[in-house]
Amino acid sequence: TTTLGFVFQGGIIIAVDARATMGSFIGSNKVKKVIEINDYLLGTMAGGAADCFYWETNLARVCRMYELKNGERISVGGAAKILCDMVGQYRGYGLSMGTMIAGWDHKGPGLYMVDDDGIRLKGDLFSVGSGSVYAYGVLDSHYRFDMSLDEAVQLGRRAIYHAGHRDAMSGGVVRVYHVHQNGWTNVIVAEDINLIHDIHEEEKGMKNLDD
Ligand SMILES: CC1=C(C(=O)N[C@H](C)C(=O)N[C@@H](Cc2c[nH]c3ccccc23)C(=O)N[C@@H](Cc2ccccc2)C(=O)[C@H](C)CO)Cc2ccccc21
Repeated sequence: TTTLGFVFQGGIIIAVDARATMGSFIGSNKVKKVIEINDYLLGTMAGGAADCFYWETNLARVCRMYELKNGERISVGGAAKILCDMVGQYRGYGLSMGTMIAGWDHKGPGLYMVDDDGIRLKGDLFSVGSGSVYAYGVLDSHYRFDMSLDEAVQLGRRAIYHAGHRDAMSGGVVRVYHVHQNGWTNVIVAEDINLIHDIHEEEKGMKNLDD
């Protein structure tokens, strides 16, 4: 799996691959690794599929209860803390969950990483999953806070493409979401990584430069 998220001047970009594996067997190349918690909150999934799906679905339920009880949406940090505390009760039980919580609240854009060790980290750029090493290579080389929306979407797409190209446990399709003041938008719904030629052509072009 390769999942990534970064904050930029236009909000937050979340990008993920879609491969599910069982050892060296590919269970699926089109799973959804982004859960739409509500219109302003997204969660990403890496690690045990069942663990991620169960706990993040549970988080969505708790966030809805919070809204009904308090008459206002929960903050991004609040949602991340609830998830962190929930899985923290099972530390050492063998849960495997590496997730990011991304959203927009009264304080603006918020991006948190939460994992099964009980880590809850606020940040501007994360990549989680077996392909994160490749994604970080692309992101650290090209990330700028003042990117335009299109540049940011293309950077997320490119990072997932390269991870899907090199990491055997990542692949399938690319999904890109944009989190902004009015909630989230699914900018790239399911682009097949194996059919992406523009990035490949560009790379080939650079190789010709070396020849
Ligand atoms: C075939 C299939 C699934 C599947 O293959 N599940 C296996 C058992 C699973 O959990 N695979 C993990 C890897 C894994 C297997 N056993 C584990 C025990 C502990 C920790 C991880 C694992 C995986 O693909 N995880 C994805 C993340 C993921 C996959 C599917 C849905 C959400 C998140 C990922 O992180 C990369 C592929 C690297 O592992 C899950 C799923 C959801 C919806 C539709 C189809 C499927």
